[in-house]
Amino acid sequence: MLITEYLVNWTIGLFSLKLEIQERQNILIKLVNQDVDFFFETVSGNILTRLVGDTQSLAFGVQQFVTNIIYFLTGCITAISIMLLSNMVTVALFSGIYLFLVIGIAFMLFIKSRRKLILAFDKKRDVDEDMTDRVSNISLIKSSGLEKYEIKRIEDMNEIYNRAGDPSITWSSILNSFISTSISLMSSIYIIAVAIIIVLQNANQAQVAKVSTDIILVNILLSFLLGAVGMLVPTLRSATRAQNAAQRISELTEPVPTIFSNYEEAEIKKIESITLEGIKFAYPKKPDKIILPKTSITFEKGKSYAFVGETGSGKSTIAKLLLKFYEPTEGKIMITGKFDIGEGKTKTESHDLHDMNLPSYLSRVGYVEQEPQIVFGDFWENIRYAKFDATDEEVIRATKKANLHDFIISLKDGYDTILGQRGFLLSGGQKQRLVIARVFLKNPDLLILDEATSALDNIVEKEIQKELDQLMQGRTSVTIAHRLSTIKNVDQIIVLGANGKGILQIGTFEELIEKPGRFKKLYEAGLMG
Ligand SMILES: Nc1ncnc2c1ncn2[C@@H]1O[C@H](COP(=O)(O)OP(=O)(O)OP(=O)(O)O)[C@@H](O)[C@H]1O
Repeated sequence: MLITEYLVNWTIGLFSLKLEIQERQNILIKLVNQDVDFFFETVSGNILTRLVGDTQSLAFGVQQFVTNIIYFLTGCITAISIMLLSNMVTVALFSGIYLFLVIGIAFMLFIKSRRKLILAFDKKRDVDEDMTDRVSNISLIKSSGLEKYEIKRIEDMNEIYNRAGDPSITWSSILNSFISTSISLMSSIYIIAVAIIIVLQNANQAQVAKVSTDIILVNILLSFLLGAVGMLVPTLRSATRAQNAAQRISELTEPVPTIFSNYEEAEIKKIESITLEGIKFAYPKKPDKIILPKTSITFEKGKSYAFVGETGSGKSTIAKLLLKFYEPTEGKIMITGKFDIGEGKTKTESHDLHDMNLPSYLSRVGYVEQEPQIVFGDFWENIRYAKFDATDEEVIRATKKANLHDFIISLKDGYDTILGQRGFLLSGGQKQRLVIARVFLKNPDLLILDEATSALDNIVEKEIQKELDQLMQGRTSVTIAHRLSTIKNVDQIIVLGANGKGILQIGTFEELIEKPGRFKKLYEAGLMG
């Protein structure tokens, strides 16, 4: 008995662990393949609680459900079988029918309480999601001195969860009391029925003695049944918990991505030029708001380009299209370069980015954005993110070019220093230098600088700009710019108009500053200072 119980628990425990790991893996695979747009819509706290909390709830719910249902079924079957084997057919039949009725009523009561239970689960997740989000924005809370406000907010949310939890507990208690009272009643009904029969049949002493022994056995078996039926409420509760978690997980895994990596396509070994061929763009969530009207432009090999324009004119959207975070609503982005044709040979061809082998293309693209992305890990790990097989010497060469090496070796643990979440240890300029070192290591053909220095102060910006200029040498570069200092020397400045007007002007800085037009206005208004 003990061994069987151990084996049952062990098997179910192992199964639920595997289920939890598999679900996490499944969510993570779906998430990394998901369109970027999906993450703009879904708050990170939401994703994290589903990834961690809901997978755990699902596994725990399934584990509890399976364990409880096994105990419930074995309890009922054993008790009724013993009754049948002891020739208590009437008692078994009566118990069976009675049980059936009790379970039926209990089930109906449960259906009524199920909604309350789900509401309580949902409120709990709301609190979890909110807390995860707030903790990840702790510097905002600290810098605003809003600790008390946040504590009060969470208390209020917990109060809502508490209120949502109350009815579900009330219903569970009603259900539990109903089940235990009903089963206890069974033995009283049995004793009363036997007493009536004895009196009516005027039973002799031997018959009364036999019935008394039967009553003891029946009572034992009924208490067995009570134990088994007592598992019903936790069983149904676990099933609801698992189902609720599964449904929430499916909200993360069901959306179908629209951007594909095309792993099977030929790899690009070198990017030469990029042409936006009559592209038109509106964000999928706002298809009526045209961000870029029909736009055509070629970024030639080794030349530098800068997009300028008012806020919301679509500058960063260009960067997102070049990274294939989004695809043009109309038109194509044609990439010309050397494509792998097998046996170590390449051929110069032009391919639509839509159909290209995306990882091979992105491995030739360097991206520096305003908010540097730092992963939890040491400097080695962070810089090697651009090239996993880079030697220590290559990494050090890259950090020297990015002017970060001296700072790193001044730290107690040097390159082994663990960078906290999002690089809390580093200053804005140091974080940006780390990203620049990454790009030096990657040695890309196309460089996309999306307001790379706009979060930095003027002095740091000037220093970083030197590294960025060095990085741009000999590569095709597309800069999304706010300040004049970053674009004065580029080959072509492209001026975008607000409200989906698209390209208004193209020229060098000297050309544009002479002509009346949008750029001159931006310059004179001090917007490109
Ligand atoms: N994911 C999105 N879904 C819907 N609309 C978006 C999305 N991202 C940006 N937009 C909208 O697209 C327009 C262009 O945004 P974009 O970031 O390209 O402008 P920008 O010129 O780079 O502005 P800024 O100089 O302020 O960074 C804006 O009106 C913005 O609100």
